[in-house]
Amino acid sequence: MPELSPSDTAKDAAARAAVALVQDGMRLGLGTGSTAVFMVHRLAERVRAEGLRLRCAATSRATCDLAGQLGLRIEELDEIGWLDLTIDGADEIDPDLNLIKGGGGAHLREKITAAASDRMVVIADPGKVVETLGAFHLPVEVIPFGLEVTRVHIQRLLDSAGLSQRPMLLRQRDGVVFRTDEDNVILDLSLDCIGDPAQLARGLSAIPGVVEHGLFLNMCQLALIGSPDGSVIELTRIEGVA
Ligand SMILES: O=C[C@H](O)[C@H](O)[C@H](O)COP(=O)(O)O
Repeated sequence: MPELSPSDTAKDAAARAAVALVQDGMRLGLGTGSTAVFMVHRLAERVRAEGLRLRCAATSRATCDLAGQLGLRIEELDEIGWLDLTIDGADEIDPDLNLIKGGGGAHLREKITAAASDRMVVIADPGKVVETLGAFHLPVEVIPFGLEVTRVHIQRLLDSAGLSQRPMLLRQRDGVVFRTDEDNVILDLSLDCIGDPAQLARGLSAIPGVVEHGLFLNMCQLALIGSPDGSVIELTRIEGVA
């Protein structure tokens, strides 16, 4: 393997630690993003070396494709039904292990998968750990029909919460509007600081046209934070604490 950058070494360390939690016979959810890519590689290595029998569901087409290339068999989530563990990356992690996800546009399938798992473990480099969520833009997946009306609803919600004066951006990739795996679009909200994530999550979920937002609240039980020196710190959440 070519020499890794400090950031990639941190991601790989977190990925290895998460994959070490995997046991023979487990039903797994495989996350999406650059950190999850390391996890899928390390998982495939373990499967090859140890002959682990796993059932895996992917949170995106990209992860499905990568896993297939590495010899991991991917099934539909509904074929498996329920998962023991989902391992995924995150864009921000606060001290209660609340998350912002969706930087890669996969948060809808990621949230469905995590919600169908006994346990969600997040893997990340130290740059993802924050005191308060919101410096990273908050992705909101929206149905293209009535997009401008949905945008007005979101802006009213943000205004009433005193949250943002900056325009929300319709996500583009390579100069064209980004489409998710479900063929929806994404509005990225620039909020700086989300004082009450639960209230914002409720408000966004109540807007017709919003499919899913990137706030993952009370879903993650363990975060494994890798460091450029290869060490890993475990952050845990006490159940019942918002
Ligand atoms: O939509 C993408 C996912 O939520 C990713 O898990 C998240 O954006 C973190 O990605 P990365 O590991 O590339 O920072």
